[in-house]
Amino acid sequence: MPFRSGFVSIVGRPNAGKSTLLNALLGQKLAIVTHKPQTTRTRIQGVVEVPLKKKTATDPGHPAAQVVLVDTPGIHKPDTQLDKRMMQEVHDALEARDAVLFIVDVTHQLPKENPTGKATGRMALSKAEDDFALQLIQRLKQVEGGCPVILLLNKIDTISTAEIMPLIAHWSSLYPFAEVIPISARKKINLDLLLEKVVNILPEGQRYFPKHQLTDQPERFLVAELIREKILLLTGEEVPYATAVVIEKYEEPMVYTNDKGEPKKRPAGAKTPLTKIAAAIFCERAGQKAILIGKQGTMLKEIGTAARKDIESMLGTRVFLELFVKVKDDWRSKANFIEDLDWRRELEHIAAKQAAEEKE
Ligand SMILES: Nc1nc2c(ncn2[C@@H]2O[C@H](COP(=O)(O)OP(=O)(O)OP(=O)(O)O)[C@@H](O)[C@H]2O)c(=O)[nH]1
Repeated sequence: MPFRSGFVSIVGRPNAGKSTLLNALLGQKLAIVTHKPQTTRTRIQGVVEVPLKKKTATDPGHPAAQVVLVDTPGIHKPDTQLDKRMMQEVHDALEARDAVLFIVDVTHQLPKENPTGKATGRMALSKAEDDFALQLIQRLKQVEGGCPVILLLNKIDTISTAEIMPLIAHWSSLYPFAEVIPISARKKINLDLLLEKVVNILPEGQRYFPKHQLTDQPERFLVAELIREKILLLTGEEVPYATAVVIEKYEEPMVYTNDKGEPKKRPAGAKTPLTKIAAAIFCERAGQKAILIGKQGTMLKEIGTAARKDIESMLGTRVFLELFVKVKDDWRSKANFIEDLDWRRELEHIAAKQAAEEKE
């Protein structure tokens, strides 16, 4: 069976479980996850290698494949420039893909219709948000050659089996999904089935990334995300949404080399390598800065300690982490600042700086 490969975008409303699904399929934490909506701000690519499944008398099996999963920000009506940027990330992810996973949260029950045929109250709001998300998917029908969309009913660990059937019927009436699969990203239910369906949809083709590459995202971006995750978890109200993290210094540890300059094992007795990182936490107002720093710096210390532990286990080195809080008035409305936050732009800046230094 020839090898298959392709890009598969995961889209859905905020908090539907997109990042949890990405991490579960990868078997490793790549995207940060919190209970707060709009945690993910940029497209995150994770590379999954699916081994060949041999045909048996009862199972048709499937070829080996490389699935490039693309996690995206939650679909929502844009308010600020930052929201617009986030939605652009969703549109981009829908442009270049071989299949789409449209994920819905089953704890947002069906919009209950009243006799006038209209949903009311919170349900009406929820329905409006679903409609908005579906509109984006509807556009895929016009794509030449079509684009298969798999509907994932997520969080089935929270409802009874009897409640799943009406949800399947409801969603299937709204769009011709290629498949409908009830899953639990958190409890890893039906994820093998999902991968199997995805592999069967993908075109034949070679790997896009080397076999053991987990993502195209540089480590410094993942570090910034881990810091942002701790801010989301430890602060409340508006602060998490008004916060951005920028890595200002990233010094990787010295690599031990042999006579030929090739990397060699750390000599016995040498200390565990140390990565030195300095990061700026941007917020929009002085009051938010005060919250982020906390009484006598306690909050910043708590954020730093929690982030450092996660970064150390991700990098496998000791980490010296310095955090600074800076105010950038109303940054969520400043298109240029938001563009600069993008890690792809950040990489361009670093490359340009290095080129200039080499010239000197
Ligand atoms: N019970 C249950 N909770 C889940 C499941 N999947 C995700 N969650 C929880 O739902 C919340 C949101 O999960 P995320 O993975 O951050 O959701 P997201 O769609 O990436 O969210 P945004 O980045 O805001 O768009 C977290 O608290 C998850 O632990 C699931 O299968 N079952």
